[in-house]
Amino acid sequence: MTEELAIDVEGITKSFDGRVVVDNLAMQVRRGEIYGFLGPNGSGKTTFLRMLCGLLQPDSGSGTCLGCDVLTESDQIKRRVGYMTQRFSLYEDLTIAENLRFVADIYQIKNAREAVERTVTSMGLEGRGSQLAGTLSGGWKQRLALAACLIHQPELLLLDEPTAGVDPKARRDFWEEIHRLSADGLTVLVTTHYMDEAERCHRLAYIAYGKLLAMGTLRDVLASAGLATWEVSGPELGALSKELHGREGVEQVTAFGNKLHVSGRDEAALERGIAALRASNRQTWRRIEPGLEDAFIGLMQTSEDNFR
Ligand SMILES: Nc1ncnc2c1ncn2[C@@H]1O[C@H](COP(=O)(O)OP(=O)(O)OP(=O)(O)O)[C@@H](O)[C@H]1O
Repeated sequence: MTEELAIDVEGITKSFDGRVVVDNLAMQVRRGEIYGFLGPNGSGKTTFLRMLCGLLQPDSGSGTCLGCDVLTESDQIKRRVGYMTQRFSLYEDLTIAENLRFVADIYQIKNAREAVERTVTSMGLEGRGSQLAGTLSGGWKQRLALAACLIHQPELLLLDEPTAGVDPKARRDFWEEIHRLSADGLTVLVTTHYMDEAERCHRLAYIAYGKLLAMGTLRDVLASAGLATWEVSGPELGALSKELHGREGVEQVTAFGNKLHVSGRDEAALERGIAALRASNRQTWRRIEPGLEDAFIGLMQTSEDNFR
């Protein structure tokens, strides 16, 4: 069974300066899977990734990454994992080929020159190997960073917000590439704040304050938020939004284009809270399935209640 799991850890805990940042986290990621790791800023995602790939030692917990012990076999793990950090970590004043060669040499890749040429070609950058990395657009920088992570042919990719600040077309291309790699058997654990990217993952985990709040398929995560959601369309939505705040059962009021989403965890209380407004017939109200963003905000509110 463990054979099929690229990541299998439990009880992973880390504190900085007496503050728990990752709290008793368990995660199982199957080989070949694209696993989305979500949570608000500062919730502990990067810290967790760094512990998985052996850059940081957990205070407690146990488990394996690619079958190697996360506490004692970090050197082996590092060789078999590609880690793309949040910030562009290549040298802007080196060329594309020089950057790749540098990474290839760090991993002591045999036939480094060939590996660099193969990578440049696979990125669709033939003939541009001598271009300075600093002159690439944001999207191309991301692709180069990804290519550098892949040069030693890792079995697991850890991607930390790989598409932050990248335009929609480049994001889409990037995700197509991730899916191609996963289809070839690579396992991918990726953090993101983009809901459309979360929806492209096979499974998801959502954390806040270092604690796991939900995990599973998109459907599982939506269900675990336990939200009832209404969509409202029509005139005067701004005024309606103000009226809704503070009403019984109303926990979220969010504008989506020219519609409002009104959500709460207590379905009956929510219905009581909105009854008079619905009866006024000023707008059209429709019960809908909550979206992932509704669900995450709901989960976040639950955790705020619990941690307050
Ligand atoms: N080396 C460190 N020393 C002290 N505190 C740290 C250290 N690394 C991270 N932290 C703190 O741990 C908390 C979790 O940070 P982390 O970067 O893991 O969160 P994150 O979920 O990746 O956030 P983001 O989505 O903003 O990238 C933050 O409060 C951060 O300031």
